[in-house]
Amino acid sequence: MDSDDEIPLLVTATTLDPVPVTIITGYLGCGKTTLLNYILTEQHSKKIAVILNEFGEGDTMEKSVAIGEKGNLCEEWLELQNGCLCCSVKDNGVKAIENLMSKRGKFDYILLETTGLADPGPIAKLFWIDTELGSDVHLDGIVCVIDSKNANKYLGGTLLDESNSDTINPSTRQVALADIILVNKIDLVDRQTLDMLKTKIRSINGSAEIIETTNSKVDLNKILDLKSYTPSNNVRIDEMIRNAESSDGKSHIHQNISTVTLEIPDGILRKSLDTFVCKILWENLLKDSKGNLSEIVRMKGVIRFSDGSTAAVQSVYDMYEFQEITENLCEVPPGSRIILIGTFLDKTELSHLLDKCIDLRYD
Ligand SMILES: Nc1nc2c(ncn2[C@@H]2O[C@H](COP(=O)(O)OP(=O)(O)OP(=O)(O)O)[C@@H](O)[C@H]2O)c(=O)[nH]1
Repeated sequence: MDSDDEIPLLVTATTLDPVPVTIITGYLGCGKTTLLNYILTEQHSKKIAVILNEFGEGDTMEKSVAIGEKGNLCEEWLELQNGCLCCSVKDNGVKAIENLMSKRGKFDYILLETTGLADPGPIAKLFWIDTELGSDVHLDGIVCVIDSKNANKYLGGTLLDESNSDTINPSTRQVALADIILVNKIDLVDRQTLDMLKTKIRSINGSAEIIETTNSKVDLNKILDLKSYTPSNNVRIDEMIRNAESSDGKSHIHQNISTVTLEIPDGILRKSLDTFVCKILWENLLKDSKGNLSEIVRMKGVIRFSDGSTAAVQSVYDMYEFQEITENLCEVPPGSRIILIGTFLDKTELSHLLDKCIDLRYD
């Protein structure tokens, strides 16, 4: 049957605003599918398309599901020729979305569930800024689900990568990149275990909001329409800064992945900050005091520049962006700061580098 015939009820006029994409990530068996099902069942005002990234026997399929306001569920399969979304993200990811976009008007929100071992970073970059996709879609946020019964075994540990202790394992990357973290399966652990796990999570990602769940049940307003990559979302900026301040520099796990907040002098020149950001993201020169090479996984911040403008700065790995903040400026917390999540972050070294860039000792 023609897939267009399958979902006629969903063909209603929708805005051509960019479609938000929420990435749902988390280690194997943590409750991602449970969360998807919960969203699709509980949420009735949006028409949601779902992309599942599933490993099969030698091939991978992207499954797109559209759901209507009245709970009419229809499915279609978008077959991909080779590889999984995270491995050949550019070709397959773009193709999956282009396929979806040809059906625009039938959905107004996209949920993308990654496999348990996927690094959500490349996928996030694809959705965040992609010229081929134009303004059709925009990244709304990354939600990471954690299995509170088992997470301590792999989170921050080397279980998955014994050969290279400097590499962050996939589950830790997923936590580091998340905007919201659902600590799921709390029915299976006691309060002490839960609190220890939350401390560990907070030490990796100081800025994300952490929410405890059972069967991935969560207030959907907490995970959809986050606008995490939109500078005008000042409430989230405020929350993010407060969370980060409470966990600054605390890292309890051996890879030394942590969150560091750097205060930036108000009125910094754009050029100075740009130089600093390029140095830490692109030049691979940043080290901690013991000589370990730092890796910045995620950066977020608000900067007040010398010309009186204010901008939100964000990065996912090496991709970064400054976005002017023009609205509700009074709600943006005073001062300028950036929050860095990564490995071997040394606040003193970072401050020295920033000072050099401010003194224009670097061009
Ligand atoms: N006890 C308990 N079980 C849960 C909870 N959430 C999910 N489960 C169960 O955990 C199992 C795995 O859940 P899924 O939602 O399939 O997990 P997933 O992350 O999609 O798994 P993969 O696709 O294998 O990575 C299922 O049997 C769920 O019913 C919870 O909060 N408590």
